[in-house]
Amino acid sequence: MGNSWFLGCWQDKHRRVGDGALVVTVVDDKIEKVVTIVFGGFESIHLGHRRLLSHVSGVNDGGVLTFEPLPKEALGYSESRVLTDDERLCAFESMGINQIIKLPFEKIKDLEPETFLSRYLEDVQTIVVGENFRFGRNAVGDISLLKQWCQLNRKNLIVEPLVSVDGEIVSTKAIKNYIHHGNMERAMKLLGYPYFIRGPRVHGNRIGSKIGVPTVNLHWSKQKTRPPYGVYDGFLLSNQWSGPALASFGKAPTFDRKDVLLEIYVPGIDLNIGAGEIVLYGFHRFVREEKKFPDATSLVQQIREDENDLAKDAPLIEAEMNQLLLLFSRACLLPSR
Ligand SMILES: Cc1cc2nc3c(=O)[nH]c(=O)nc-3n(C[C@H](O)[C@H](O)[C@H](O)COP(=O)(O)O)c2cc1C
Ligand SMILES: Nc1ncnc2c1ncn2[C@@H]1O[C@H](COP(=O)(O)OP(=O)(O)OP(=O)(O)O)[C@@H](O)[C@H]1O
Repeated sequence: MGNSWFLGCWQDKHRRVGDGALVVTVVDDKIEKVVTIVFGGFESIHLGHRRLLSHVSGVNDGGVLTFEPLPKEALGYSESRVLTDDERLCAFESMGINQIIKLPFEKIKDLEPETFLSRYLEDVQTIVVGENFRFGRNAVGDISLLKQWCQLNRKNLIVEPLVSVDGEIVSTKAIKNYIHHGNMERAMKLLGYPYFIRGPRVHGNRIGSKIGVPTVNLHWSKQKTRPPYGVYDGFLLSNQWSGPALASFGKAPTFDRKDVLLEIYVPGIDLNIGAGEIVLYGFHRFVREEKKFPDATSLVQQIREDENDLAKDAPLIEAEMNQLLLLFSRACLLPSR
């Protein structure tokens, strides 16, 4: 897949993405040429979403019907995402999905459920949703209404039972809550892959190399759900080097820094990653809170202890990194400029 993948793929009404496998279409009328659709928001592509999406994975005339923006964003309930639009596309494409159809939320938000179905889904043959799916004006449309309409209109309806983990129903809302509270292990369990952030490398105050802790820094994108300030272990994925890494998220109070950064540190390696190059950090676990140390020596002493935590977790972290790369294509996550 080439770099063109990222270049404004949502701008046009019909757009072929990357090498041509995934086509993104924005519709405000009847959906054509797609026989099976999986319907919903799909912000995080969690374990429940994956069960639904398997119905159209590798299916030529199958597609995903989703919204732009997501209803919860348009209605002001949600400001950040687990996956950005680009990252969702990476996941869809990696799953072998051919078509993404986006409904402009503004155009459909006031439609009665039956009006919506007749206007948009007249030509679709099979509809796949989860048990808790709701749609139409004020989300008044539910599964029983959808069943009735499908019977009347000779459509095939597949309603998937809700996927749970340890008795908890998997949902994007729950995942975000875990991330906000630094419970990255639980977020990973519900997602089926580690939570991550990607972005271009930026420079910090260049103190790190002087104190023996050289870091690769990222600004926290406002689009992504924010974990608490603190030190994490996890992994760095880059085009230069990939593997277990520590990360410090916050303002480095020891040095009274003003900027909030995610600083990624690989013990024993000073990485030669150029400014602007895209890197990814995958979170395994919250290790400790960020502290204000009396001097650089005591900070470095603490970081040496953090390195021991990283070494202990390294085998699990490697496995999680590989899990991510099974579900999201590497070339898509890390485009070379
Ligand atoms: C593993 C790790 C843990 C860190 N923990 C703290 C901390 O507890 N308190 C703090 O003030 N800074 C902490 N930092 C941030 C360092 O202060 C920072 O990397 C250093 O000031 C270099 O910053 P620079 O990239 O802006 O030059 C940590 C950095 C790393 C890599
Ligand atoms: N745990 C689950 N198991 C199976 N299907 C699910 C699950 N959660 C959601 N779905 C289905 O996936 C589709 C997309 O749902 P949606 O994106 O609204 O899910 P969500 O993750 O519950 O989001 P949020 O928590 O923000 O409401 C819908 O058809 C929905 O019914």
